[in-house]
Amino acid sequence: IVLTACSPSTGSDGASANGGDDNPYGLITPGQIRVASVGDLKPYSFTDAKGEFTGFDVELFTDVAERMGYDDVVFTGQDFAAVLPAVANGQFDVGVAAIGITDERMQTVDFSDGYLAGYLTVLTKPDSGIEDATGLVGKRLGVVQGTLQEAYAVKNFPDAALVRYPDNNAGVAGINTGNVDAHFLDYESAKSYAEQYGLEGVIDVPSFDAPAGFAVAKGKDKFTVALNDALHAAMEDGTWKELYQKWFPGSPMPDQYLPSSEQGQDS
Ligand SMILES: NC(=O)CC[C@H](NC[C@@]1(O)OC[C@@H](O)[C@@H](O)[C@@H]1O)C(=O)O
Repeated sequence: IVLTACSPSTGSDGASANGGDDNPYGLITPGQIRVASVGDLKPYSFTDAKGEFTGFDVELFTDVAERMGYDDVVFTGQDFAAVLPAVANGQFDVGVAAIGITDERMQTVDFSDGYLAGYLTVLTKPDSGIEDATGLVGKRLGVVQGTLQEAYAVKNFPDAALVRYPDNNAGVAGINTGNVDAHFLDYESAKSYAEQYGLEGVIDVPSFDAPAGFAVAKGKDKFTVALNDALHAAMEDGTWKELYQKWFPGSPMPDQYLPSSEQGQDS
């Protein structure tokens, strides 16, 4: 289907949304970038008290979009498992939600270059007795459907009873209400929920082989290339570093995303 949108800049004749000159990236609505995200992954991507989307991934993407000439960026929250299908079927132009790049996911969508590499963390109550993988035997472990945590737990925590939740709010509520003994999510979110609810992260699994990337529907190569150019510009001029230090203060900082002049030093 060729979507024909009439955008103000081209008057009534509009332009085909699959790459006409006023819509070079084939956006759903010329001049606007529609982003599929999640609302409960603080501090990567979440809605604040005013219901506005914010966080590291949100501010980095917004900066990247601005560098491409787009300041009309609309974020919509949904369950994580819905993000990649919605991007693949053209409901959104891009997915931004700490989405780890994997070969399996690349069957469904394309990705920008990676922009964040970190850990998956098991969050639990301080007195749960869970200290490592053996502590999960016979325990109920929450995971968000469709995440790397789900895939990792199926493979590596075979003796844990997995409880699949639509989102992290449900998983963390599960710990607090006793429905699960622990919940498995991204490191910085675990830290945020731990502070909020007096919980603690007890197992950190490195996920450096699946850095987060922006997810784009297959075949949108011009868009993906433009995203990468803007992303690398944001890394090279120190914007990435500034946002990392703002949203992940105190966390070890991978150096592959720093300005090239600062690479290779201990950071
Ligand atoms: N929105 C979510 O809940 C994402 C959960 C999970 N994130 C993993 C990840 O992309 O998080 C950011 C970085 O730490 C990456 O190294 C990691 O693979 C995933 O991609 O499945």
